[in-house]
Amino acid sequence: MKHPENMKAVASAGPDVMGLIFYGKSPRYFEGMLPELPESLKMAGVFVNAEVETVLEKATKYGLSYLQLHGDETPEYCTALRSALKASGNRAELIKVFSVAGEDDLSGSDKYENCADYFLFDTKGKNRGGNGLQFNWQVLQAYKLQIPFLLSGGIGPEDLKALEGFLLSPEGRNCVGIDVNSGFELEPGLKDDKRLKNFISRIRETENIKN
Ligand SMILES: O=C(O)c1ccccc1NCC(=O)[C@H](O)[C@H](O)COP(=O)(O)O
Repeated sequence: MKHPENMKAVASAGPDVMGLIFYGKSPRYFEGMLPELPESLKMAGVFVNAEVETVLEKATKYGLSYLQLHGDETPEYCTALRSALKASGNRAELIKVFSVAGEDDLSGSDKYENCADYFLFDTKGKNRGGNGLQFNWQVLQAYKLQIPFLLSGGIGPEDLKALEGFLLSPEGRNCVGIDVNSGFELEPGLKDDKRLKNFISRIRETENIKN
């Protein structure tokens, strides 16, 4: 999210988490002030190979609950970030992203088991994120770890039925969130709140069946 008025409109659509991108090369790069948002709404910050100090500074400034690491951050980096967060009394959780084209791209995830709270599986593409492309979700049959994950990459309103199937399938067992982006945009950084509202309520129905 980028524009304060759009953030307020999207907040009314009822997402659990809203994302801010702190990567200078993204057309969705966020800087400035947040508008007043519901207290229940959590904020995620998206970073690409940022310095630990930068991540800490943004986490504090924007009250981030989740730090989404969308670059080549190593397990050592994640451990160092966690230590720095702990030392400063910050309870933000880490989401480590994996760019997926095939099964092989999941193979390094076990190295992050002790230093990430969640994984996010996005589609490998020419940009770090926001490529608007889907990977074959069946690949996640090969994911055997216990770390809960978010599904991402080119998800749009037309994917509801496929998502319902995925969430109820064995490979969707550990999926705790759907991350959407360009599939719901009118332009980069400007989301269509009406489409999001319908999407979110349908996904919540599936979640109720699942639980
Ligand atoms: O969206 C961006 O511009 C972006 C740039 C660099 C790193 C991450 C970025 N987005 C983070 C996300 O979590 C997106 O939601 C994810 O990549 C999926 O995007 P899309 O394929 O457009 O649905």
